Amino acid sequence: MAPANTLPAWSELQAHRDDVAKNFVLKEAFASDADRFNKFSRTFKADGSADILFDFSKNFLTNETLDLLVKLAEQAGVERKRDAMFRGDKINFTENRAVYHTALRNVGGWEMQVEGQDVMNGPTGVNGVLAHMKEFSEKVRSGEWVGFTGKKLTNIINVGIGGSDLGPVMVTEALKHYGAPDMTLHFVSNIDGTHMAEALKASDPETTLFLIASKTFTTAETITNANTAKSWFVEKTGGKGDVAKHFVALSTNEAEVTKFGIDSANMFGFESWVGGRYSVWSAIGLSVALYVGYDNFHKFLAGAHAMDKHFRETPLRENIPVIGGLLGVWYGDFFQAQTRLVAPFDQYLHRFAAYLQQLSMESNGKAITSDGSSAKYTTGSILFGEPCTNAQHSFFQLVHQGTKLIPADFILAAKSHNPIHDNLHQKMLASNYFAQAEALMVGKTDDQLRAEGTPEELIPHKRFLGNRPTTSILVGDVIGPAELGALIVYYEHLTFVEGAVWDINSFDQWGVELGKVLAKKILKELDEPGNGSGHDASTGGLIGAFKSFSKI
Ligand SMILES: O=P(O)(O)OC[C@H]1O[C@H](O)[C@H](O)[C@@H](O)[C@@H]1O
Repeated sequence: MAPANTLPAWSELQAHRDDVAKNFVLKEAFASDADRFNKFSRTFKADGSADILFDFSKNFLTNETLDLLVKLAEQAGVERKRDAMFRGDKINFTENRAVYHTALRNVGGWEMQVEGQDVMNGPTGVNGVLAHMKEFSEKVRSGEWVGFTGKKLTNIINVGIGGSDLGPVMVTEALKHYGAPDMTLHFVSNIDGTHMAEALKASDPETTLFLIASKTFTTAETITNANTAKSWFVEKTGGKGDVAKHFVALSTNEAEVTKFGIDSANMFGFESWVGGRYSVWSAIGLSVALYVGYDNFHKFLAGAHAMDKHFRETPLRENIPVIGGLLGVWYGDFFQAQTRLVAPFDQYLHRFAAYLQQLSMESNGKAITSDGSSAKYTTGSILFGEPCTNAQHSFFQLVHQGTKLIPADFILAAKSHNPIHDNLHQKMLASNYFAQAEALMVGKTDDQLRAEGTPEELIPHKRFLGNRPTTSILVGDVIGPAELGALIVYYEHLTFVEGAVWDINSFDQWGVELGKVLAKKILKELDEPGNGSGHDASTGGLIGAFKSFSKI
């Protein structure tokens, strides 16, 4: 594949960018085109999900921009790459793997195969695992599956990190409204003993179920945490506790699961073609099914599948994740935007940005293109975010008046799960959602400030330049399982589109390896005399200081 900057549409976009940067002012674009909102917004419609309105009109977009961006997508082979993904081709070319998380939520009955094998049916197929998850989650929720003293398991501890943690945490938080009221969830990810210690402190072994979630089942943090949990369980139960009733594994690695001491009958499997950051739809989502019930988990998969269908079948110009991804390229490569802000106006989505950080930054934080050469352009942006209105009272100062261009996504549900105080809270939340995007766009001029009586010396400080782009996402009801599924998949495919244009492999993560290897070496050195070997003076000095401070 040709590097993105050698595609003809790239140069056309560069010339167009100069024009836009000089002449395009968002508020003027609205003033001169009454139809702009309709032209640049798209509504996602699907059975079983509320409509979701994606308003792209407050972006640096004209008809010509969109035409050129679509042309770029065509020339970069976005459709071809998308079809290859859905066909089960090994598009993760550095690991020689298919990228097939879309099969996990294939509730629409598409035929899906990898290497000529049906991945939906058969002994290790997706449908079988889903049936196992349904049966198990229903038994635990109803109290049919009990602990070693016959008590219902109401305290769930998910032990996992990265994709085996962030998805389950985010989704269970987002769907708290649907959660079993008698169930407490803990997510232990950090190797910092504090994380496990605090979870165990709050747990009773008789009612605790451990989900050991690890695709590889070799991740140091997870295996260490899982062993600590097992020792605690055995010790607290005086050896009488039945590990088989209290520990299950969510993994692709049956050999390691068995070695750990979990019966393979209590293992929920998935395949190597599921990337960690795309695994919440797989057995890794068991905590979600346990907490919100399997029917809701199924709705979550169905909402996701509906967005897959939209992405797979909709022409580029109308395709919502395609537009989102192309805007990422537009701002990153043509306006030097380094970041992307995602701010949900929704407290239940308080871990959404953390989840998207792994999705986006682990996928597209790459500098090497498909032929092994360095990309001559900017790739993955730095994604950050917090729920609003909190974020407004924290870092939004920089978004409004700082020197950087920060394209922002704002997400709101039209209806709240908690319309307390006569829905006043929801109306205030919504008014902020509208106001922030409007303020970022229209800004405040010196004349307006003067008219308000602002002293002359304060005018530069109080000036808002405006013309800052936002995408507003409005869910047409509450955010339920289906709507959440669709929202996540919007970002998954947006990330895919960016990576496809940049000609990078969005599905490996070699960049996390080096630190892991060094940590393993240093761990040994902490038990040996001296400051370790082969380190620079700073690292060696720090190791020495740590040893003397902690008296190792
Ligand atoms: O699920 P696991 O195999 O334990 O992996 C957990 C996580 O660790 C790795 O370091 C990767 O960077 C992540 O993509 C992955 O989700």
